[in-house]
Amino acid sequence: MTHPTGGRAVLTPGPQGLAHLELLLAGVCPLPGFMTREEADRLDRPGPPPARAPWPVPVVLTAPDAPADAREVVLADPEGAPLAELTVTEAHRDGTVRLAGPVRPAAAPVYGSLRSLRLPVERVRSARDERRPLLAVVTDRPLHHRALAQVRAALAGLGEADLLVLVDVPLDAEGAAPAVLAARELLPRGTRFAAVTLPTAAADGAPAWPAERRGLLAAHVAAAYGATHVLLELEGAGGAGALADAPVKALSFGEWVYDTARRRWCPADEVAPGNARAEWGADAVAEALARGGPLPAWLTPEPVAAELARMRPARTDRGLVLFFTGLSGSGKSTVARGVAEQVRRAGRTVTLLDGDVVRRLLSSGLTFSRADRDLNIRRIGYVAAEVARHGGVAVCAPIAPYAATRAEVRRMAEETGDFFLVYVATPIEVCEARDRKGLYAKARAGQIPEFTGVSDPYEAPGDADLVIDTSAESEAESVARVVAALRDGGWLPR
Ligand SMILES: Nc1ncnc2c1ncn2[C@@H]1O[C@H](COP(=O)(O)OS(=O)(=O)O)[C@@H](OP(=O)(O)O)[C@H]1O
Ligand SMILES: Nc1ncnc2c1ncn2[C@@H]1O[C@H](COP(=O)(O)OP(=O)(O)O)[C@@H](O)[C@H]1O
Repeated sequence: MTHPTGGRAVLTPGPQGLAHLELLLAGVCPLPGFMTREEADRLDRPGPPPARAPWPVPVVLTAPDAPADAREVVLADPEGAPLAELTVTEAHRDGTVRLAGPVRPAAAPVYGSLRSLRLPVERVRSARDERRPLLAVVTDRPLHHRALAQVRAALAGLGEADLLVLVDVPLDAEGAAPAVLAARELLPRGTRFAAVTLPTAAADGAPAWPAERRGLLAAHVAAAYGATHVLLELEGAGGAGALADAPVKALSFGEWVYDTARRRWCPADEVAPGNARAEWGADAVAEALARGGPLPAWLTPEPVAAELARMRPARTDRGLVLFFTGLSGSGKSTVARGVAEQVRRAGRTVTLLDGDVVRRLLSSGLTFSRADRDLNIRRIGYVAAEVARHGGVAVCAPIAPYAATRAEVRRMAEETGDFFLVYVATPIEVCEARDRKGLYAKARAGQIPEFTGVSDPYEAPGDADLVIDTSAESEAESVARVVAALRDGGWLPR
């Protein structure tokens, strides 16, 4: 939290805080603002929330460095633009600081993916025909034939009903939204689409809610938009039992399969076992897209399949962050250079972000303190993810000694492409014996402080996609193993 001189304290909430705030400002959550500790604790117990609670989940704002005496706080988006003003009625300290109190909108929000689809509830409610039931489908995934068939069955069961598709997407990414919107032409005319970000936890840093609680939250969000019925396409959140107390009627269809004889999707118990084909899970869909194979027509409608193929191109066309980690002298640069050359020859565009070069340009001036190493790796990760966004291969070869920072880079990379981690596990004795730059000798002599492996930590990865040891194989063998792994994974053509 910052205190601009003469102004009020400014706080940029984390992703969960921002998601709660979105729901408050859009009029979806009926509360005046963030809950006091007592209010939140009442809802923060396992099992269903108390009956008739106006909101099914705790809505909590944490501010790690909030001054205890802040009274008026400006809540800003990650770009620093004001979103709301919070009047603090309670500041509770339990490790971190929780701020409670009412919020008032400050300015129309600009931050947030799909902003034009983030509709205030009034806009949706006022446009709706009160005489007709309104079915809301809340989804965080593409709608394949199975889901679309169930939506049509639900609408048929309701008679003359309207349809609202609420797409759950993160604030900082489009999630599955483009693929969901691609089903527009397969749904009744007049179907409305809106984007929402369902928080997944009470506050930033708090444990994620179980699926049932998320389902109940989705039902409350649907009710706020005026829905009379809800159908959930959220992992594990469909059970109607858990939604018995929801403010809208939850529809649930059980298992449906594709009937190869009648060529349509129906309840599993109406289909002869020999004719039943199960829907593919998300992993099978992802793998088929990665291999560039079209999704079969019985599974996915053509416009949805086409959008998915655009969003997740075959791995041969998809951006990749190839990230080497290991001690100084382990062979990262040598192997990375060899691999980059072969990847280029295979026809892909390559950017090599070598440790030394990055240190001279992108990260010049940084030291080898933990904070500076982390910043260095984040900068590499940011640039690499941008390379991947445009379909290129970014080959990175820093030491990257900390697991948490590597995980951060993996997350950044996977938002725009794929991430492949190579651990160059050459033993330190070998690295030290090589001592190409004489740095180990200096480090042992105490002339270089915080030297990785000597006087500074290296956290060996437990999540490497490939481990190589350059003390046990030649440079050519190491390069060949990495290239083979990229071919096997589908990132290079065979
Ligand atoms: N204190 C200390 N610890 C480790 N390494 C040091 C240090 N001081 C300088 N060097 C040289 O800097 C190179 C490592 O830089 P990186 O950017 O890859 O490091 S990090 O990922 O930010 O930890 C590393 O290069 P490589 O040998 O290519 O790994 C070293 O030559
Ligand atoms: N199998 C091998 N793979 C890569 N490098 C090797 C191998 N065997 C010996 N080396 C030597 O080890 C050194 C590794 O240095 P470098 O690639 O700069 O490592 P890093 O980038 O991890 O500091 C180079 O001098 C290289 O010639």
